Amino acid sequence: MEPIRVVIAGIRGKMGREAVLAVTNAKGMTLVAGIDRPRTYTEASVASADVSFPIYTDPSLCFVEQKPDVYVDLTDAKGAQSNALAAVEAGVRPVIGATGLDAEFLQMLDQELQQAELGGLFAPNFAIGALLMMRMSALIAPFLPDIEIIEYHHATKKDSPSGTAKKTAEEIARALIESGKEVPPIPIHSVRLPGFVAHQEVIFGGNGEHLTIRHDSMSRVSFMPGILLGIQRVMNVVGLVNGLEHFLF
Ligand SMILES: NC(=O)C1=CN([C@@H]2O[C@H](COP(=O)(O)OP(=O)(O)OC[C@H]3O[C@@H](n4cnc5c(N)ncnc54)[C@H](OP(=O)(O)O)[C@@H]3O)[C@@H](O)[C@H]2O)C=CC1
Ligand SMILES: O=C(O)C1=N[C@H](C(=O)O)C[C@H](O)C1
Repeated sequence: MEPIRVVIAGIRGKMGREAVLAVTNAKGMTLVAGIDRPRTYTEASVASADVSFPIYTDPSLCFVEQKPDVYVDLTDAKGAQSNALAAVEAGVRPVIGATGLDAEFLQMLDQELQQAELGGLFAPNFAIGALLMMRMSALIAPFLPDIEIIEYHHATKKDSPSGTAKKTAEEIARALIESGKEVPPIPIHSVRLPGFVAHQEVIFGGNGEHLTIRHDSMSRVSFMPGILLGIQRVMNVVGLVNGLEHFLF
């Protein structure tokens, strides 16, 4: 079988550089290009993967020239929106890891993908432990429905609250509705400090007791198996899959 042709958008970023290593070392896929903003300084950090590939600033040109099967978006909410639309236009499947996209856009992207008979994935968190944290939170919520979320991220994170915290609150709300319970407000507290990568606590309050579920991504390698799974699985679906958990559980 031909390897899956992959483009990474945001390739010079913290996640993009890690994804270069993951994709180039993975079987069954090949990194054909990157997308990022123009830079004037040297490319040492991306080149450290010891592979060579072109980096485009124009996503449409990249998709037309490189004809990828899948592109992985690790830019930001604004970049991901325009990149994803350019991708669908060019017949390329988006795997969006960038966070901060709103529900209306995701709904519209799903319709575009359905029309084009293409698959896509929006995954606000690719780490298996984070997906389990969300799943466990939904399981616990009907029994202890007084809940607050604290998320801790590195100081350069652009969006707040994190995509993971928003998704956790959505999953908890879904579980409460399904079990016939009222959905109380679920406050989200965002901490942005040097020293953190990506961490979250979901605290359930009860009578004289607390239950806390905590997940820590100490390194961005934690997200890489999920990215690779998303690239593989998005080849065999039609429409937008909202959350990597749909490929796992
Ligand atoms: N789903 C998941 O599991 C995870 C998701 N994320 C998300 O991934 C995204 C990237 O995170 P991170 O790597 O830390 O961020 P970085 O800022 O380190 O990297 C983002 C890169 O994308 C570039 N970029 C931004 N906008 C555009 C655009 N419109 N066109 C082209 N390039 C663009 C940036 O350039 P410049 O610096 O010039 O802006 C930068 O090089 C965030 O949305 C974050 O929330 C992060 C970790 C895990
Ligand atoms: O910006 C980050 O770093 C992360 N972003 C995602 C989010 O917003 O939830 C995933 C993870 O928390 C790391």
